[in-house]
Amino acid sequence: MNQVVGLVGWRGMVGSVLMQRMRDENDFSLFEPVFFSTSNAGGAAPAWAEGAGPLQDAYDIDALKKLPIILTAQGGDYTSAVYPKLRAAGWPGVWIDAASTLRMADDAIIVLDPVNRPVIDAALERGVKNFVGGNCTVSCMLMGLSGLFNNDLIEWMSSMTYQAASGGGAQHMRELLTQFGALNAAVKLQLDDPASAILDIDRGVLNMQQDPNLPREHFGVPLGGNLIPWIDKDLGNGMSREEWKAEAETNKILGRGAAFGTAPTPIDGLCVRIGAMRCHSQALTIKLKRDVPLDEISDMLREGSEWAKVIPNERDITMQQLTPVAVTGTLDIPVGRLRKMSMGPEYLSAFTVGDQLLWGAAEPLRRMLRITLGEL
Ligand SMILES: NC(=O)C1=CN([C@@H]2O[C@H](COP(=O)(O)OP(=O)(O)OC[C@H]3O[C@@H](n4cnc5c(N)ncnc54)[C@H](OP(=O)(O)O)[C@@H]3O)[C@@H](O)[C@H]2O)C=CC1
Ligand SMILES: N[C@@H](CC(=O)OP(=O)(O)O)C(=O)O
Repeated sequence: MNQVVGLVGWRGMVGSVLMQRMRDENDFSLFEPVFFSTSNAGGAAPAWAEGAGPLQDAYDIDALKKLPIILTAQGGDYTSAVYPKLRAAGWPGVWIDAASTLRMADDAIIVLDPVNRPVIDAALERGVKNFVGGNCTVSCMLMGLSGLFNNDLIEWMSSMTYQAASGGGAQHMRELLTQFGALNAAVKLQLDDPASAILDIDRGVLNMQQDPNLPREHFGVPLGGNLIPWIDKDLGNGMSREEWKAEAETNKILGRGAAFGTAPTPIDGLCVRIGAMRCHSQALTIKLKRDVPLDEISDMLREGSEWAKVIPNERDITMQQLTPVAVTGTLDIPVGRLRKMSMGPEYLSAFTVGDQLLWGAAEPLRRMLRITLGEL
């Protein structure tokens, strides 16, 4: 008989992408789902989930306690509210989570199995029960660059990110599009008139961006035609929390750093929100431990994971294939703009793009569920 798995957060943005991937991969044939809700207990399970009972209350510890595996994409507040109570009630099950709340806990593993399957397997062997998806930017970067990490080639790395609106959630994506629409409407007449002056159009756009009535409730400032060089909390030391995750999570995923008795790989940079929809991009400056020819670097990247795609460092193919528009909805992680920098042959530049709702959120959880079920 199939195991029973509790699903929480299945109708949110990350949850919806996860459900679609699980359906595409026929994962529901492997377990009996029980769907939970924080807002609609007793309501109907999703129409596509044939035979599933009514929605259970996601705050009902007794109901959750009956399940051997719970997978949640509900968010950090939910994890903080429910997880400690569940463990305090003696629940011995496996907790698979998209939220960052438990990521750095000693008894949690950050999961990205194409990159850290040995870390996951060793944890399962030790009886670890908490498996958490990594930060989207970190996971997408590692899926592209794992070949270089596997070959222990990276001395340090600086990552400058270009992060999509979806990282903030569905409402942020809607707000970005509303802003684009308002900006277009503000100058539509001039745009339609080929004789109009571009500086008038530019001024019209700026006036709308600076108009306090432009919707900005979610981002706090306009993102349409703008960028925001700060993501997540202010740590008070000049660093944003998103920037802090790069080194902390990468090293934990790879099983490196003080907790593992080894030196961490230094990774630092700036995280910037841009007006893309759901792909995060990153420009990387990598200090290699030794001078390795570019063709060998390309081979290592290709061998690193079946999803890493090396894009030749040429204009046309870069414009076609190394963009959020090209990557959205796919599991591909293209890595391009590979060249040695003027600082010396050990300095490598790279640019990578990943769908932050797939490898950045849903896919590592889906695969961890399969691993837990003994099916991957
Ligand atoms: N957004 C991202 O890029 C990433 C997010 N994460 C993590 O995943 C968590 C969930 O993120 P995300 O999916 O963006 O959050 P959403 O806001 O899209 O969904 C979260 C929950 O909101 C409830 N909800 C209320 N109204 C609606 C509605 N109209 N449509 C759908 N759901 C609704 C649902 O709970 P219910 O059914 O119980 O009412 C849903 O599960 C985040 O908090 C974060 O911890 C991790 C990596 C990346
Ligand atoms: N902070 C990410 C999205 C996210 O949810 O990250 P995390 O899972 O690390 O909180 C972004 O805004 O793009």
